[in-house]
Amino acid sequence: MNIDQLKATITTIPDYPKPGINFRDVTSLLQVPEALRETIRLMCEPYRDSGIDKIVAIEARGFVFGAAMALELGCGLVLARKPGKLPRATRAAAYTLEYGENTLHIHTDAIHAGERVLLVDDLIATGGTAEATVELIKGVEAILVGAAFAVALVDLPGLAKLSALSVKAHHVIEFEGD
Ligand SMILES: O=P(O)(O)OC[C@H]1O[C@H](OP(=O)(O)OP(=O)(O)O)[C@H](O)[C@@H]1O
Ligand SMILES: Nc1ncnc2[nH]cnc12
Repeated sequence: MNIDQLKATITTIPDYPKPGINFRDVTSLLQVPEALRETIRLMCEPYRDSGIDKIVAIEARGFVFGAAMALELGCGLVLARKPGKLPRATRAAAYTLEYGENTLHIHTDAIHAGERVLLVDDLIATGGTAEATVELIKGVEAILVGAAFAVALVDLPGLAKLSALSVKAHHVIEFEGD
């Protein structure tokens, strides 16, 4: 499948979950086996020889892509979760996004100084979620190798936000006009 075919598997829902938001729904991509396989392959491509120790994947849709990539890259998987979900001691960072605000947590023993880490999520929009996760990763002095997304909403400031933080971002599919 080429990129246009992958993009065509993503459904757009206008005014969800709030008026004015064009919601790009990756669940329809996940339903197509070939699209899922090719998206994971392309998300992994820049990192095959990067010696990644751990992927930090963001709840909830980021878990799907992060788990598949961890298997393909042969690295560990760390879950960045919303409040009240992780059972042991955590570090936390707050953020805002297109349609709300929240906090992300990781277990304090999940990543260590000097480990080579890749941030993974399904989609980047304003970049608030990714920025909070960067703070969690850099806060333990791990080496943030990059950030990989299935989808980027390129008219929103997420990619520029990561670039300003000196984080190298990679995405497979992009949408304009959000
Ligand atoms: O770049 P941003 O503006 O921060 O937005 C991107 C985030 O928004 C969505 O998650 P959401 O918070 O809707 O959670 P979900 O995956 O649990 O549905 C998406 O999965 C990203 O994590
Ligand atoms: N427009 C959008 N579509 C899907 N997920 C999102 N997360 C933040 N903005 C989004």
